[in-house]
Amino acid sequence: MRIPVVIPYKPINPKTRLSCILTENERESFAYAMLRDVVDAVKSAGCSPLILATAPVTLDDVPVQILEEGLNETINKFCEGNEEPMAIVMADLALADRSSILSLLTSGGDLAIAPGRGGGTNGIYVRSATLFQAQYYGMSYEKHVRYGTDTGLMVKIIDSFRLYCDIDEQDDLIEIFIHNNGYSRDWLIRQGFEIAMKKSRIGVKRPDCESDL
Ligand SMILES: Nc1nc2c(ncn2[C@@H]2O[C@H](COP(=O)(O)OP(=O)(O)OP(=O)(O)O)[C@@H](O)[C@H]2O)c(=O)[nH]1
Ligand SMILES: C[C@H](OP(=O)(O)O)C(=O)O
Repeated sequence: MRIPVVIPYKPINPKTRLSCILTENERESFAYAMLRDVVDAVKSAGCSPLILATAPVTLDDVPVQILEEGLNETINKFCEGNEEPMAIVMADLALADRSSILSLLTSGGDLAIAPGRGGGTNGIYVRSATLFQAQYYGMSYEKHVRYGTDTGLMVKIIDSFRLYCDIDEQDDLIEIFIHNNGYSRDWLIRQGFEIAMKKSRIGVKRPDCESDL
């Protein structure tokens, strides 16, 4: 069976933490480039992507459901009464690839959780969707682990660099240059981004942009 992989996506005014370096139009276009990379990774793992978006979006043949509510409400609505297995993968996992998606799906647990940088949750697999209650935002990783153990599920933690690196802030962009070979990296290059030596480590810079410093 092809496991559905839900990709929550906010196409309007996304990635506000990148406002220091990208305009609103650019953030929308960059978020879409990352979404395309995530969809390709999901398809390459033999799964069926489903975009749960807050507003209309089209991406090839990928089905899209529009739910205007917040992230937790949207996921919970989708999971309600659905006894099939499913996964949730965030649209900003630009480094995701076939094997990292497969690692999420094949842990053997009832609930597999891929933590994200800073306490978030970047990937979820659940044996039966109805068993899951979304608790995104804040320290959502800890909340999801506690929820799983409290409800008696066998929880597996997915140790994956590629699922851990979500792209939220300017300092995350360098990971795309180093580890992504798809739409996201092309997009950054087209906007003039390049690798630069910053104060203590490498990062990215954009010509004439103050926030590089
Ligand atoms: N369907 C849906 N997806 C959401 C919503 N909020 C965020 N997302 C998606 O959830 C994932 C993780 O969210 P964030 O990293 O906070 O992304 P964001 O809200 O665009 O970024 P910030 O404005 O910087 O917080 C991304 O794939 C978003 O597109 C929402 O209200 N509904
Ligand atoms: C949605 C949120 O994303 P973050 O703000 O951690 O990227 C989370 O993972 O709980």
